[in-house]
Amino acid sequence: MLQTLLQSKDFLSLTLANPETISESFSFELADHTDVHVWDTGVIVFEPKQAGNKDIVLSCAVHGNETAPIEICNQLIKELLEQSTKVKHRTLFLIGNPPAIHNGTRFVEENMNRLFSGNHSSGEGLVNQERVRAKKLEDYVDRFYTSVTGERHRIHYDLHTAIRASKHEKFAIYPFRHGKPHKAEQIMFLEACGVDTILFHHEPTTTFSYFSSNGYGADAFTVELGKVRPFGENDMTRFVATHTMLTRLITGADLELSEFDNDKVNLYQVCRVINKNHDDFAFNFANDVENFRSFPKGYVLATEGGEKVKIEHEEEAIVFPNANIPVGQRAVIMLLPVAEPVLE
Ligand SMILES: O=C(O)CCC(=O)N[C@@H](CCC(=O)O)C(=O)O
Ligand SMILES: [Zn+2]
Repeated sequence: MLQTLLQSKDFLSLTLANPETISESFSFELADHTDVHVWDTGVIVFEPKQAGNKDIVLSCAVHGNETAPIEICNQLIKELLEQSTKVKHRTLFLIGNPPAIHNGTRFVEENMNRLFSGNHSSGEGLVNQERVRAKKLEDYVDRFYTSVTGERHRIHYDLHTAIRASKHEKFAIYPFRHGKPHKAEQIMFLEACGVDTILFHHEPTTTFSYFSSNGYGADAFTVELGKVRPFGENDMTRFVATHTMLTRLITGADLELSEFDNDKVNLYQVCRVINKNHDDFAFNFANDVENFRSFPKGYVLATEGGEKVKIEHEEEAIVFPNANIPVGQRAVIMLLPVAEPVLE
């Protein structure tokens, strides 16, 4: 029954028709070359019978209103189901938060990207659907990565769009590596996707990409593909390079990557994360200020609890400023440019 819904090759429709879960998982074959498994709502695995060495996770809709990544993933899935493309590498697609997609909101009860690495079960435990789903997504990633043995190259691109416009339209967050080197090849793959700006995180986080990076040694990134827009308002021509490179990746085509070139990318190091500690936290700049705007030393960036939060370095750039969050959560990430990166 569920499988017949996939005859239209529209996995997003199947997912949105069953936002909480599906009655049972199911599997089928694409000709004689690929096994397909639907493990849950929004969870589909393509497994080539002659698989290459990569295990690739592509996730979207960890934030429900970030529609462009959902459209990109659904298109990639459709092309695979129609057999106009064929995976060479095992590939898991995850549509993170279907109820929030229905709602047209970032989340229903709690920001899912603050719940990974077990944070879903901290405090009051699995009390809402985002917590339950975050735990299930962790379990699916674990099952996907650990069900094959041997020398595997694990990859996870968690696709998002940002609330604000950005000086660098497409950028990626490289989760904290605990001293392991950052990889030039990954940066150049992202550059070929049109993602020309990388932020090196300086500490562990509760994001999905950090979960795969830290727990499974995956080359994992949070990838921001532009500004958030509702369905029907995305200019899909802006994602052609991303779609092309992800297709090449999963189908095992030549990636045709250039050598690392510092002039082609903008690299930033996270120097600190400013959390909201009081209800009256307020930024001292307009709502339409873009991500990556920099401010000079001494500038009063924000105020809260009668205190001023000032810029500490000669120049610091901002990303993801958001005062409309619960006390205790991240209000903004502060960045310093990296002139000479140390890469592997
Ligand atoms: O635009 C914003 O303010 C937020 C965009 C967003 O959802 N960003 C991710 C970044 C995750 C990471 O740091 O790897 C998030 O806040 O969850
Ligand atoms: Zn997001």
